[in-house]
Amino acid sequence: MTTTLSQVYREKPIRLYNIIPLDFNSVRTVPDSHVWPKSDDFSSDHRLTIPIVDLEDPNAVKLAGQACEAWGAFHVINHGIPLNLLEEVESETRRLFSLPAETKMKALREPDGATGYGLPRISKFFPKHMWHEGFTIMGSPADHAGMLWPNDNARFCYAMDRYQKKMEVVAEKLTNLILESLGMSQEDPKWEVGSSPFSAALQLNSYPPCPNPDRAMGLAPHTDTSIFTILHQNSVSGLQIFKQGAGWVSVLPIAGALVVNVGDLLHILTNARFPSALHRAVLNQDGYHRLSVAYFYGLPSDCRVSPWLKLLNSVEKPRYRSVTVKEYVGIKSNNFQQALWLIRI
Ligand SMILES: C=C1C[C@]23C[C@H]1CC[C@H]2[C@@]12CCC[C@@](C)(C(=O)O1)[C@H]2[C@@H]3C(=O)O
Ligand SMILES: O=C(O)CCC(=O)C(=O)O
Ligand SMILES: [Fe+2]
Repeated sequence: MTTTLSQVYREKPIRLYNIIPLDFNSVRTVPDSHVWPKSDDFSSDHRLTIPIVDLEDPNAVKLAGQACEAWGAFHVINHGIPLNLLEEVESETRRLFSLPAETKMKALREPDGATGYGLPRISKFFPKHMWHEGFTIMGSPADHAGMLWPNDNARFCYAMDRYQKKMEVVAEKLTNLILESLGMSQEDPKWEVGSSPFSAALQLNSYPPCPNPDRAMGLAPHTDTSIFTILHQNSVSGLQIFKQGAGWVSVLPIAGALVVNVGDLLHILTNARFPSALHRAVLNQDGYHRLSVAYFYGLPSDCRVSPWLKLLNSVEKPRYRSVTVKEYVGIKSNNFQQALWLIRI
């Protein structure tokens, strides 16, 4: 029997305390539970930016490959997602997070659940809470949307469904682009899975205006457990990517563009040629409400990943052992950022 990704996450329960977000509308100061140690690295070097890849540019293959290797991230333009769909998903996301706290609590993620409203899963690894609330969708959002809006969830569900379908198309395009940049063909990866080769999740993120943005954390540094992630951010900045040798670099929103970042699975498959992008979200000084929508493009839980042999030359040895996605998610759920290190050879 095959297990779904949401079942895999279900097997890793989280304590309620690490799921319930603060009622951000009711606070005027940052409570101690949300105060992070003073940090001087919240600012970043503004001369550096991640590359922009235009999918209609004949050079896109080469540029995407270079961006993945140097940054593990890039902006993508001419991706084929209509601007009005991005706007609609953003406004439905805003409508969700604008609901009263007690309504959102009706769709709270179960301690052993993967989907619904709550703090990010990684909260349990940090002593302080993040200035963040999220809503996770795997497949249909209908169950949890029905708890939020018993009579009025069609618009939300329709937007999220349509967005996921369109995102899958972009994700397939990007996969082919990336494979080509590595000198591989679409048939090369042997995913060792049955019917559906990919699996995806959608995460709606909200970073409410913060009274003391220097002492709070939007989303703590992490890498994604995906092949890659495709992110839409509203016009408010906050995303930063860590670049080896340069430090934290802001990824300022470009209207209509999407941000693509390499996740752990592609890092393993490329034998570390592509870095899994370490990223975080910081809070803005201007009292703006930041929203983002992340599409995690991953593999089904029974799928095995190990470095693609075709990429290895005679002297290069695989750096990671073979793991199933299920096994890797388990290791990451217990060990967070040590996970890659724990599967190295
Ligand atoms: C398919 C995914 C990817 C998840 C877990 C599951 C659903 C929610 C995703 C996030 C979203 C917020 C950051 C993150 C780090 C988190 O805590 O939850 C992500 C995590 C991962 O990339 O590992
Ligand atoms: O909000 C952002 O810019 C980042 C979101 C993110 O990293 C995630 O959902 O995994
Ligand atoms: Fe992320």
